[in-house]
Order: sequence, then C-alpha cells, then structure tokens
Amino acid sequence: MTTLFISDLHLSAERPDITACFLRFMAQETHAIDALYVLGDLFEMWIGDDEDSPFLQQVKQAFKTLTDAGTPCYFIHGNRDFLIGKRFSRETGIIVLPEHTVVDLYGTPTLILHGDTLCIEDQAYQRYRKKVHNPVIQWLFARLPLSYRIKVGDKFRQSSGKNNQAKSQSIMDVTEAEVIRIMRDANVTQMIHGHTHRPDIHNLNIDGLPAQRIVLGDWYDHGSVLVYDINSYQLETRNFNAPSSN
Ligand SMILES: O=C(CCCCNC(=O)Nc1ccc(S(=O)(=O)N2CCN(c3cc(Cl)cc(C(F)(F)F)c3)CC2)cc1)NO
Ligand SMILES: [Mn+2]
Repeated sequence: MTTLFISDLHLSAERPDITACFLRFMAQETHAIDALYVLGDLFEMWIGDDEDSPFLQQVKQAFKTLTDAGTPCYFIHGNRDFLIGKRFSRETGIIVLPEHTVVDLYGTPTLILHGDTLCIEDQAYQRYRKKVHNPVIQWLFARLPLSYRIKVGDKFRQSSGKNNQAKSQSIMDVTEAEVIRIMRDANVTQMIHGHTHRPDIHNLNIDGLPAQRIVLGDWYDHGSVLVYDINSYQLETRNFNAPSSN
C-alpha cells in the first residue's frame, strides 16, 4: 500500500494553476492510499481559521471528501500556515500533528516535520518564529479584527519576500548538525521534511548507521509528491498542464 507526502504548495487565490493541480491530485491520486501527510506551507498565508473565500472552500472540501471517505489526512504547521487550528480541523477532518512527529512508515520509524526548525543559522527567522509561536501572542493576534489581520499578513508577505532575497542561500538551507541532533534524539534513521524547496534524497550517517533525509519539493511551477510504498519510495513531479484523465 501507499502513503503520500506533500508540502510547500503555498496555495493562494492568486495562483489558480497551483490550486487546479492540487485539486486534480486530490481527485485522481488519493483513492486506496493508506494516508496523506501535508508537511506545512499548504497555504501561502493563514491569518486565522475564520477567513473564508470560494478558494478556501474548494480546498477545504477536497480534504473533507478524502477524510469522509475514510482516508486519514495529517498536517504539520509550516512557517506560513502555523495558525491553522481546530476549526480548520473540524471543517476538513484533517488531524494536526505536533511540529516534530515520529510515524511508523511500514516498519521504518520516520521523523516528519516542516523543516524550518532545521534552519538554525537563520537566527533572525528563529527569533521571529519564537515570538509568533508564543501562545499569548497567538491568542491576542486571533482577537484582532479579520480585516486588520489580513493587512498584517500582506505586510509580512512583502517584507519576508525582501528579507529572503537578502539572505544567503546557505542559511536558507538546513544545518546538517541540527538534522543529525534531532534524528539522534528521536532515535530514527529516516526524516521527511519540506520548507527548503530543494527536493532531494540525502544519505547520511548517524553514529555509524546509514540514514536518509527526504526533502519534498514546492509547487511553484509543478507539483511534487513523495510516493511512499511498503518497500520503495520516489519523489515525483506533477505538471500543472497535465491533461485531465476524463
Ligand atoms: O516560506 C518560506 C520562506 C520564508 C520563510 C520566512 N517567511 C515567512 O514565514 N513569511 C510569512 C509567514 C506567514 C505570513 S502570514 O501572512 O500567513 N501571517 C503573518 C502574520 N502572522 C502573525 C501571527 C501572530 Cl500569532 C502574530 C503576528 C504579529 F503579532 F507579529 F503581528 C503575526 C500570522 C501569519 C506571511 C509571511 N519557505 O517555505
Ligand atoms: Mn516553508
């Protein structure tokens, strides 16, 4: 049987091509799978579960159809959609997991996470992350009027776009030592994450044991899916303009 992993779709109303590719993926590829894991940055922004739109309704409905059919669907917060909460879970049937979770993938204990916690050299980002993950700050932010939160979100998106251009490529990637530290602490030899937008399968060595770090791809110019079968896995792409099957 098969388990699917996706992340970094950065879905937004401004990118109907990504949304169409995602909806096609959900309609055509999620029959008879064991589970779907979404490892963060499903959305380009998320300022509260109370935001609604036809775009959001369509995406939420796709998950609801899947979970109502009995396929478990799990989500780990990304650096964009870390405010996704209980109401979103209720509306979609999605189960939100802790930011670092160990799952048993057909007998292989695997640490799954978004990946932004591995980029410890990006100190400015880690400081910002600490603040916005503070429960009191989140409680206060959630009580601001929706219109104001949308404005704050747009401001953050402009500034983070600029900040990222300024940052060197290397600090935007994971710190190898942190990867090893976290895998050793979790006592695993397999990790799956997203965030860096550098899809790849890395072989590493942890205390003499062979280990793998699987990085999921973003969906900026094509879809990216990790198809994990009982005894093999592969990172696959999904073209936006693939002819629909019917
Ligand atoms: O993303 C990458 C590379 C870039 C990685 C770093 N850049 C990045 O993460 N940018 C970013 C993330 C989220 C949004 S947001 O619009 O969704 N939104 C902003 C306001 N948020 C907030 C929450 C709280 Cl509790 C409190 C506040 C407060 F108080 F500070 F105002 C604000 C909620 C979330 C906008 C931009 N790779 O994948
Ligand atoms: Mn990210």
